[in-house]
Amino acid sequence: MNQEKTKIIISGAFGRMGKILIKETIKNQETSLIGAIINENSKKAKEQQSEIKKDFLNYFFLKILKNNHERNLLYDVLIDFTTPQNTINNLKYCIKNQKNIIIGTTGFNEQQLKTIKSAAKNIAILFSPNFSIGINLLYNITKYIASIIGKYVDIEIIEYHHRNKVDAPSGTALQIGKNISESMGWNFNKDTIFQRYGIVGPRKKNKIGYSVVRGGDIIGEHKILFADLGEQIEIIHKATNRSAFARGAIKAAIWIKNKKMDYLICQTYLKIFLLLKKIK
Ligand SMILES: NC(=O)c1ccc[n+]([C@@H]2O[C@H](COP(=O)([O-])OP(=O)(O)OC[C@H]3O[C@@H](n4cnc5c(N)ncnc54)[C@H](O)[C@@H]3O)[C@@H](O)[C@H]2O)c1
Ligand SMILES: O=C(O)C1=N[C@H](C(=O)O)CCC1
Repeated sequence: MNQEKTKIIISGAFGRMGKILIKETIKNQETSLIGAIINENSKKAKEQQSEIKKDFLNYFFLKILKNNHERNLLYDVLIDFTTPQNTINNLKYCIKNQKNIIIGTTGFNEQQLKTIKSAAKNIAILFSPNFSIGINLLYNITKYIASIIGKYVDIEIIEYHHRNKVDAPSGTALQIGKNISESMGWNFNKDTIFQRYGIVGPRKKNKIGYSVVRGGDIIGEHKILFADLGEQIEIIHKATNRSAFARGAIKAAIWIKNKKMDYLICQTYLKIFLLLKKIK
């Protein structure tokens, strides 16, 4: 049966993720790119516009959704890997037009996370800080290990990203920590050690430590250390190309296309991927 293609708009078109999302959307036989949103105020976007347009001549670049209202209603799903405030703005637009959204952006504050959660009563949202399959597998592996030895080991999450990443710790590291805290019955907001400086005294038990490394062009690495007396377990995920995130987000967009409101925000994407695997 000739399934109609999922019509996609990419927000953050000139970003590190946006550029790859555009390429992968065009390449995917099940999707069609019908537009891309750029930040009209960004100097970089203006400089890049002619260069990017050369590659994607057929695709019109929207400045911001609300200024191109009549042309946007054709889309099925908006994919947003931009900034927290921009994502919230796009979310309101999607609610108004009853369009579903894939949120890849990270660095939201508590109020913004509440806004996203309540928006899921109106439209379908798939919100994941990491659309690679490996990390979504790692969520389950680390929860399993913690459920067995979490009570008596020290758990540390170390994340490494490129020099231009503006939020810390990564959304992925926070999600890994949230998953483990919940499975251990700990309080994520209290049972965390985000900073260590000066004489901090001996490490407390049943708390998750976070360390952040920023440098170079590191795409994304997450290491979860389970340290005991006499032995350690390290689970490591390394992203070597942003296409792993882009392909995951596009699969999610295909999946979410006709989902109705009240669709829960999915923090782990693995279930969807396995479901899609069955569809393939
Ligand atoms: N979920 C995942 O799998 C995943 C993977 C990679 C990155 N991310 C997250 O995605 C986000 C973007 O990462 P990046 O490396 O592409 O960043 P980036 O800074 O390269 O790209 C962000 C883009 O958003 C654009 N933007 C900002 N405000 C805008 C607006 N009002 N309208 C339209 N565009 C606007 C910027 O101009 C920029 O081009 C970050 O939060 C990052 O943590 C998530
Ligand atoms: O490049 C980034 O920024 C990434 N951010 C995600 C996060 O914050 O978890 C992970 C993928 C890369």
